[in-house]
Amino acid sequence: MVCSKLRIGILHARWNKTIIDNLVKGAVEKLKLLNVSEENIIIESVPGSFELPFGTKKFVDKYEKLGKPLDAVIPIGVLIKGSTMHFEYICDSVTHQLMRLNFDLGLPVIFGVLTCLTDEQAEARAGLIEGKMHNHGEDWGAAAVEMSVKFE
Ligand SMILES: O=c1[nH]c(NC[C@H](O)[C@H](O)[C@H](O)CO)c([N+](=O)[O-])c(=O)[nH]1
Repeated sequence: MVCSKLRIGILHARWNKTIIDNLVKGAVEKLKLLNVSEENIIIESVPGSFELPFGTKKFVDKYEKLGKPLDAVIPIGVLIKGSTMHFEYICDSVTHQLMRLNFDLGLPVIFGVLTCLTDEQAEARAGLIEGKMHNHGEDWGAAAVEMSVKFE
């Protein structure tokens, strides 16, 4: 399939907005660099990372029903450890459920969730700290395109 025909969904959580916004920007820019047309990059949001698995299923089903099926979806979230075990429970459950959705939905569900111990770790992985790491959103955009066309 030609990349320009791909329809890629991005579903992002709204916690840690500055970091999220840069991750989404990185994914969108990479998708466009790989010739995915802007009107075929569909962006929606959910309250937090815990809502990503169920939100992803609803998102995919919505566009299926509209007759505009997605070729891949990139759930994006930023989880940063606090002083309780909340972080661990959300990271573990969200990771497992997003992995499962690849098989349940039969389309690539890219793991776009940062699970960080500090704000700085998350900022670095969103390309927000000069000279430290790169914007992981770019990797997720590239993975979405590759997995949409691979094995076709
Ligand atoms: O996306 C996040 N959601 C977070 N919590 C909200 C959670 O994802 C749900 O939206 C909420 O529990 C309601 O279901 C976070 N923390 O609690 O730290 C976080 O760091 N990141």
